[in-house]
Amino acid sequence: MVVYVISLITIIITTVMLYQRWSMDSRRPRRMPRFLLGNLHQLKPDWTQSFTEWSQIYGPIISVWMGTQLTVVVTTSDLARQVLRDKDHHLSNRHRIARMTQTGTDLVWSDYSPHYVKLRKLCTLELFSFKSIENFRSLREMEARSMVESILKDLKDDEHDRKPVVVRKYLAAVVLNLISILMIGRKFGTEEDKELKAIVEKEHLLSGSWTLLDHVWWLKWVPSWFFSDKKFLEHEVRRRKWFRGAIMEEEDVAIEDHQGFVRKLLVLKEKKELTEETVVGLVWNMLTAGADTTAVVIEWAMAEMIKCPLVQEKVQKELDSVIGSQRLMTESDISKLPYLQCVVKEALRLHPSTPLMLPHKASETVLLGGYKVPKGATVYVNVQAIGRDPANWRNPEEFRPERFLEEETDVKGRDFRVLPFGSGRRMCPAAHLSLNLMALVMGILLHCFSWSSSIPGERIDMSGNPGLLFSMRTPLQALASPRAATRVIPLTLD
Ligand code: HEM
Repeated sequence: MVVYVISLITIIITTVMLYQRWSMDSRRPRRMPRFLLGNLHQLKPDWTQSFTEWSQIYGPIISVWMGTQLTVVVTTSDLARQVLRDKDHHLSNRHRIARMTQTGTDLVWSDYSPHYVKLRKLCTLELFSFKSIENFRSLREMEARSMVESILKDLKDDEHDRKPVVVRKYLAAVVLNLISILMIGRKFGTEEDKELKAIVEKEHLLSGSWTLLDHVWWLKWVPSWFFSDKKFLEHEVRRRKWFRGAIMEEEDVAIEDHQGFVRKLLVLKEKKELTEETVVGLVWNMLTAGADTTAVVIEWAMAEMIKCPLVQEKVQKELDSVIGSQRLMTESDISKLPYLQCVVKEALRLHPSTPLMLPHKASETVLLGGYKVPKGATVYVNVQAIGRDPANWRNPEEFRPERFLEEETDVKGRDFRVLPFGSGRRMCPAAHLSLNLMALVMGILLHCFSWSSSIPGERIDMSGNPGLLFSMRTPLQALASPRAATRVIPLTLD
């Protein structure tokens, strides 16, 4: 009898557990209502805004149909931890969104594979290592100095001396120069630079201009002439041509002291079995993933500091006390400037350059927050919403760098409340480098100039441009008043 009762209880418990397991497996993240083209027609141009609004209605994990592609978006630190740490091994492939990224033989768009691991290791050792970065320190400092010279020159050319400057112009130039120095050991020439900017601009347009073909699998059967690939192909040819001229010529140049990444890649090409497509892809990755991402955060930070002059004054006080006015800031000063570092972190919290990071893809079916995410689904982490979540931050919309002084907080992927660079396997490999670049450029701008609104009392447009990259919709214009530190460079202007 006892045996009979024990067996019955065991059967009941097992049945309940199996049912719970089965019902959990079959739960899917709360879905947006599904239509013929999924939810595409409901998406605002700013996807992040749509996802944030939907998550407020449907919960912190939602599934959205981008045409025929199931897309899961998570919006809390806890779920971000599950995606980027606990289930990272099954969620590290990439969903390639535009046709330009389809081959995926580069680093950014490659699936997590032995090829990817090889490229990542190569970049970590040959591009982002302490030694490689240190190699170009003096060139970076010279570039930052040239930026100040060019602002001073524009102010001098301005008869009335009170014309606002377009901040983005200097940021875009300085950051691109800093990255190209790492790539080829020098800046691009004027013509190379002009063509590169035009190509990158076109690339943003093309990758932003998705077509139905990208999202609806059954349209792939429609003949390709119906959805012309011509503009993509023309773009590819133009990019290759620029590449051969501006980059590959490095093959013949032997600059032993300042070996850029391209030269190292060309030397290692045979040994590491790298195709030309991969070499081009890697360099292109760094130019596109590196330059704009860094410049946009500095622009947002400058806008915030014009809105909050007290923060600006506090940074300047720190800069003056550490550096004085007889020299310009260098990278070795950064460690002695804790408040400046907090300003960089606060700008990244409120304005991460890629608010949805880059799209991940599930290589296996996984459970996230108790919901089933099937193999092949695209997964986005809404890091902008997480950085502004009142559950994580007091007065989250306020620009208050002090919060990072009050509490030691990591922004390089260890603290899941602030994830501007992502975390885990696919985390940005240049986090350390870009924190340094941002602190250097921002520090020099604030040490050399006081910044104020172009029209006193005017509200700065703090809205963003939709797209993978979240830049200010209206380029920031501001008045720059030279400070004492600029006196160290006046003669070079004539
Ligand atoms: C403020 C500056 C930057 C921010 C906020 C940023 C942010 C990010 C984010 C969020 C990702 C995707 C992480 C993921 O999908 O999980 C990423 C990937 C990447 N970033 Fe950055 N990034 C910055 C600067 C740079 C710079 C300066 C470079 C290169 C010079 C760079 C190169 C890359 C590359 C190659 C990847 C792809 C990594 C992979 O897929 O494994 N980034 N970055």
